[in-house]
Amino acid sequence: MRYNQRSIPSIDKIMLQGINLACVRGDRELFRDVNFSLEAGGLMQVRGPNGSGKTSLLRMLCGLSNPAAGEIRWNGASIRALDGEYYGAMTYIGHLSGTKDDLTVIENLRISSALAGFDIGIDQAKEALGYIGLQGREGLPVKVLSQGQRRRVALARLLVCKTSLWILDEPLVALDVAAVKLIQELLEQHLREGGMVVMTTHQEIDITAISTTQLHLA
Ligand SMILES: Nc1ncnc2c1ncn2[C@@H]1O[C@H](COP(=O)(O)OP(=O)(O)OP(=O)(O)O)[C@@H](O)[C@H]1O
Repeated sequence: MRYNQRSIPSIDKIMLQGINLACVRGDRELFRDVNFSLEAGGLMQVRGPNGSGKTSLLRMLCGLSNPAAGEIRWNGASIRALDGEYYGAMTYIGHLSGTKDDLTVIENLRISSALAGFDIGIDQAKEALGYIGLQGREGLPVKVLSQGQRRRVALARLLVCKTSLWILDEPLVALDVAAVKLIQELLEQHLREGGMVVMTTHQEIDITAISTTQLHLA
């Protein structure tokens, strides 16, 4: 099944680069000299054991924390210098889904999308929620949903936010087989259209992309 609402901007030349990145947490150096580049249509899977720094790296890529050394560049410029231009092109979904328990499913999607700069109407929100398997649940507070359904609410944002770079921390956790397949198809569609994906996962998943990079943290 193909989702048609989105059309991402032309992003022929966009590239994300990590240059000599290092990460220190507390008194421990988690990694150093991490280098990568990701072009349009590229997928980077960040792998490594628990505690190796995958979430820390993703948070750096989102600008939520600074590398202890090195630089993150978007189209050749430091993300620190770009500010809005970079953040407007990126969607981050952390491993804690970031949903608000007391808000309904549809309120969560509309508010999180609006905060990301994409105002969506009720019909568009309902269509996205239906696509992701939450039809009939739109008016429920998120606190009554199962873990997998909460995850789906967070992931629905990918359907309505027209950004080129998706940064996803364990997007498949708690999802059932059907939902994993749906997300796999969504990621492949995004990559086919020239989008980029950086993701962590402990699960084996085969995603077709123009280029795939495996970044292993020890
Ligand atoms: N603010 C902090 N202060 C001290 N240590 C921290 C801080 N944030 C993270 N850490 C530590 O850094 C290490 C890496 O954490 P991180 O969440 O990046 O790992 P991960 O590879 O994503 O792990 P997992 O596979 O379990 O999700 C962990 O040992 C964690 O406890």
